Amino acid sequence: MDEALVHIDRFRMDFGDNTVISDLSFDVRRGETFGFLGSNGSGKTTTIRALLGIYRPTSGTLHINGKPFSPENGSRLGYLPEERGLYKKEPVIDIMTYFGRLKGMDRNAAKAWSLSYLDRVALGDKSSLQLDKLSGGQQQKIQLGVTIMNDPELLILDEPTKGFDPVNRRLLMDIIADQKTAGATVVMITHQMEEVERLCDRVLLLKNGTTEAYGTVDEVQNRYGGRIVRLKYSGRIPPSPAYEISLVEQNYAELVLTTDVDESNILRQLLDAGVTVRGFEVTKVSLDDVFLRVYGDQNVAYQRELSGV
Ligand SMILES: Nc1ncnc2c1ncn2[C@@H]1O[C@H](COP(=O)(O)OP(=O)(O)OP(=O)(O)O)[C@@H](O)[C@H]1O
Repeated sequence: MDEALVHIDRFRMDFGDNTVISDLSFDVRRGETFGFLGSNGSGKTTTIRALLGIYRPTSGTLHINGKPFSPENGSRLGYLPEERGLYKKEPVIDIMTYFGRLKGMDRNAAKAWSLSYLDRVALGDKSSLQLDKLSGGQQQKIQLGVTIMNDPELLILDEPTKGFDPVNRRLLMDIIADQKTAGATVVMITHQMEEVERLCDRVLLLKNGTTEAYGTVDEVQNRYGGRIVRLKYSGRIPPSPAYEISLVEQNYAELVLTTDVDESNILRQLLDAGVTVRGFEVTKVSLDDVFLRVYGDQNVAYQRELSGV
């Protein structure tokens, strides 16, 4: 059985002379939560729009369930687009019930589901208010609710927690995790790496129109160095084959260790070079670190130049 629910092969997307995606291939497996990551403007939303038939690809194959997406075969799709927007002048419960009906639920089931969702997201007292009387974050909760109604088989979420405070972000992540537990395949675009670490099974990092890294979160972390030294120091850090300097500020630096190096040797090397070490902590590389390494090259080069490393 083909376990890929989403299959993208040699996708290219040009807008006039501007090639946004040059060559992109990946699969999203049934039941997994997939993080589709990249810096601003790298082409994530464009890829999703091409997958959903909103944009016509310049070339390549973009399939859901073995065929190009069309609304007729996509009733079990839940898509939270980057640009939010629902009918703002209607009461919340009417909007939600309406969408439930569109997704094939009967009116009573749609209404009951909506009321229980509103309770869960602490909006139980807002059900009869007009949507535009809710705050921006509250409106986003309604839009996520509408997206996950009727248990979609495939959920595509474009920055689902954008603009949420930490408590509500946690709540939304719990809701997404529940969808995953219920069997949904989830594709998530996010800039929040702690969300990726918590929710995603596999990730793809998009850079310069193609794949920079693709695999499980662990595989990607290991590819960019499994361990990192967070160093509080003064002096000049010597270059060494035992590490790569990924970040350097006034009195703080991060050194990504070559995989099998003994960290006590690094400390010795620094001390021998006359570096004053005030803090030396070895941790596993976080996805945030990976993201900074992949997309922060210009900034790092600039910082290095500043501190003469
Ligand atoms: N319809 C369009 N016409 C011309 N250019 C477009 C169009 N849609 C997207 N682009 C360009 O494609 C590039 C990628 O945009 P996209 O929205 O896919 O990025 P993204 O990775 O989702 O970014 P972000 O993280 O900032 O949301 C941008 O340079 C954008 O200007």
